[in-house]
Amino acid sequence: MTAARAGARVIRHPSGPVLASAAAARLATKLVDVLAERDVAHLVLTGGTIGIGTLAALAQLPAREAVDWGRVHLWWGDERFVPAGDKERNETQAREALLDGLPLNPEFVHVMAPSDGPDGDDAAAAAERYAAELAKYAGSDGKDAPEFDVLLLGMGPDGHIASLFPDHPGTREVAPSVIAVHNSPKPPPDRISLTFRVIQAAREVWVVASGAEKAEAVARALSSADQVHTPAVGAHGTEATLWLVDEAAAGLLR
Ligand SMILES: O=C(O)[C@H](O)[C@@H](O)[C@H](O)[C@H](O)COP(=O)(O)O
Repeated sequence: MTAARAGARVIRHPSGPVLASAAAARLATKLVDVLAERDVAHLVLTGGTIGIGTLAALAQLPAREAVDWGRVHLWWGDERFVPAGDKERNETQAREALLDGLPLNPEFVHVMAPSDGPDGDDAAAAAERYAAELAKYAGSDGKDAPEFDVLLLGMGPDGHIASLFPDHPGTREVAPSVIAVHNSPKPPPDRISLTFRVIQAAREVWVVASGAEKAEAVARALSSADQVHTPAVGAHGTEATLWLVDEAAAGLLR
């Protein structure tokens, strides 16, 4: 059975800084709402300028204190496969932008292994390790990952999301939940990424895109059906799909 696909809602913002601030406020409110209904929330973070910018904006938002962070599981949609603490790691940037200032439960911060971690430089083994971690927190009904409440994604000018790049092998992977990525066109070359199947099983997928250099990919992602050539086509959730963009990134939309 294919997961239902929620139609995309595009929400435009006047600028990148306003987009980051508004996305942060939206995220804080969403987490409060989820935690009012469920024991825990599952949030997937992304790397990238506006993705990290949203976390930095949340760090400045008094409303962040309305979130019971001890009940929030944090995951990553992708990670650069570099040593622990490397400034290139999405985890490092997220910790510096926001996480180190939050009262998180360390056991609920699920990082993708670094290239000097338990699997050494074996990215495939590190991907399998993350797949096992996802499965550990999956619901009952045979799924292999938790039903994420919000899955954040940035998008590259080429239309990539997470570390799923146009026409790359990872865009055709359907069985695994997590894959190793090599020869990434965006440095560094070695990465770990969730696959489309796991991304698309999230309740809500939020794509945040800022800047004129994203306008062509935004327009293509919202009008194409080919997630192999334009991976952002595959950014959709089962209950909601939000495109949170600034006017520059929305420049080619009607
Ligand atoms: O590890 C990464 O690089 C990100 O997860 C990647 O998917 C990023 O979100 C996009 O490339 C957008 O990045 P920018 O916002 O910096 O263009």
